Amino acid sequence: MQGGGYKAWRPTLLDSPVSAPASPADSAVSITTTPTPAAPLYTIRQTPNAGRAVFATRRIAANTLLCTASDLSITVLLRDYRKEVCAHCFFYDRGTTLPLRDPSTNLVFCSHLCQETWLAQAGDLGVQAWTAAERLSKGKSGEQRDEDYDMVDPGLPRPTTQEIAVAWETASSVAAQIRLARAGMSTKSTRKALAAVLREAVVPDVLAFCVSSILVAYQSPERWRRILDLVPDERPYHSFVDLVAFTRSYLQLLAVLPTELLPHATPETLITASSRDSHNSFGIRSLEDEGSEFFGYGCWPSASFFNHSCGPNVRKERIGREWRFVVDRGVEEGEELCISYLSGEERTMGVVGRGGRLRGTWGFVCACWRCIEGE
Ligand SMILES: C[S@@+](CC[C@H](N)C(=O)[O-])C[C@H]1O[C@@H](n2cnc3c(N)ncnc32)[C@H](O)[C@@H]1O
Repeated sequence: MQGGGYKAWRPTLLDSPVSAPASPADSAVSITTTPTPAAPLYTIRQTPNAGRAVFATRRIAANTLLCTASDLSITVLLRDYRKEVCAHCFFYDRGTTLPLRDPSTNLVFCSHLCQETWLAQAGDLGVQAWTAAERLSKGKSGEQRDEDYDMVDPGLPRPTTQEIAVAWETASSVAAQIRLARAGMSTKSTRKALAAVLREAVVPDVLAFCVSSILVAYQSPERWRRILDLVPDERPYHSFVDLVAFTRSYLQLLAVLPTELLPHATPETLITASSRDSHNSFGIRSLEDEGSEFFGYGCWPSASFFNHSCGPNVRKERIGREWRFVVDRGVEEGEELCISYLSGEERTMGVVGRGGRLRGTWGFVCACWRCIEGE
């Protein structure tokens, strides 16, 4: 399945396929060797024209494991794959429905271990939040989807920062009514506001992004701080339809989330999450068929400091819920350590094609050695 709709055309870091876990159970085993960004083999420094980047602090032999990123924070498993992909380790078995389904969240798991780990990490409040989102997406008359959202043309202009500010400001007055209703101050107008947002169509993948962001902000101030540290994209919404899907999801969640989460369900949380997710998240793809299935995406802040190079010296492998970064060829002390954002296509594309792709999709002029040399 080629997963239509949200994110099918959204740029993520590291979209390419990766090595398969030996078994679902293997992929659920958590490896706890995540280095801090200042681990001994590398350091993070400012560059003149490509922001921060990762540099080798010593000579490193080919095939050395540089680091493992296990700090998955905001994540979305696309609704189209929810019956086929393990919500914890992202195991996928060529489209077969996985055996263990959690009845309230409707998520599936490949093993009891994955299910228990997911439930423990989500906590009671997390489960309540995902259950509320699932009810919204499912609706009274079956699947509630905004078909217009799925059909949107990815080439549409992006909203400007001012247009983004206006859209969120407009949502805020409705939000105030809904918050009053949730606080027990029920009047005709607060009840009307709440009922109206619940009648609107749902964009399940945007809703999931918002739930995940609110939960990270609420449950893990340290992870949230690391998200804040990522380079922001001031115009993260792909179109007006996308922007409206976010403001509407915000209002819908205000109407249904557990009240403990409402202080974190704010425009500030959601704008921050979108601005950091854009250009910093990693695509989560199938491990076979050259990664043809795009299940979703996630943000691993510790892995977001690698810049792109059209001649990368680091490769990555997804093992379940983690990314491993391996030095592809021997590098010298002081050399920049880069991955490819082009899923290997840089090998066959010329300098003009690569430059156009990186500018168009990522919005930067590539400062890698190959582009500078015009190779
Ligand atoms: C995932 S972040 C990489 C870390 C980032 N440089 C930082 O300061 O946090 C991706 C962003 O880094 C910059 N970047 C990455 N590779 C680049 C390159 N080859 N040339 C210029 N800018 C690059 C772009 O701004 C891109 O949107």
